[in-house]
Amino acid sequence: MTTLIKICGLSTEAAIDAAAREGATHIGLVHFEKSPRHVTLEQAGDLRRRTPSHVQVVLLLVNASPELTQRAQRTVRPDVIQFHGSEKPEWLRIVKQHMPVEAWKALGLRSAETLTNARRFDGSGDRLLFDAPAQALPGGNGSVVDWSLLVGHSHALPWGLAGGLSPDNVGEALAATRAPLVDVSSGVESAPGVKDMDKIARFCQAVRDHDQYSNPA
Ligand SMILES: O=C(O)c1ccccc1N[C@@H]1O[C@H](COP(=O)(O)O)[C@@H](O)[C@H]1O
Repeated sequence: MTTLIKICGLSTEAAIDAAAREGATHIGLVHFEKSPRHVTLEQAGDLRRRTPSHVQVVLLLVNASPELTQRAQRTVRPDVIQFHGSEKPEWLRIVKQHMPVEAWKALGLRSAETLTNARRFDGSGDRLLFDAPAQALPGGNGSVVDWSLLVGHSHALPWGLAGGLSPDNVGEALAATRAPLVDVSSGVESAPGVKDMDKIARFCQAVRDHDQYSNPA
């Protein structure tokens, strides 16, 4: 087992190829019109087909209607849907009953209370992603999470760390939190929505350099 790496907000074939080549285990496609990383469902389907089969495809939706969620699943065929709005545990349970996907829930980590409240997703979500609290956008803002809240926390579900990660701080974040998955978007960009292949490579290398599983203390 190694630390899982999700590179999110990809919108070109070159970025998909770079993420796969550099060792990403997951790539993320954002279907949310307000985002600079938004891709249409048709574009997401094309990028999904471009992705090598050993890399999992995560489709990010924000408070999507049941109709849109179903259309998105049918068009893109993602391995995972990441719910990045105020979706409830019941909704994740319904999605999983009807669609062959994992359901991940992103939560804005504000205080220790967020971790207590996260328990409501036990039995409905497949993974929780702890991100910085929502700002103008619900995510993808590059704001760093308060990692200290996660130190020593015992997680009931598989989880991941998102929010303001970059090639320069992901090592510190892994050392502090021992996160099994790290998720990055704006930290590997040269401008909002424009992925930087060199930063993707440096991010993946930094994760490997600090991998708690392959580099035990
Ligand atoms: O990336 C976006 O534009 C986005 C829009 C709406 C919701 C979530 C979004 N991104 C996700 O937010 C986290 C953290 O991103 P960052 O590394 O701080 O930029 C990550 O899961 C992104 O996929």
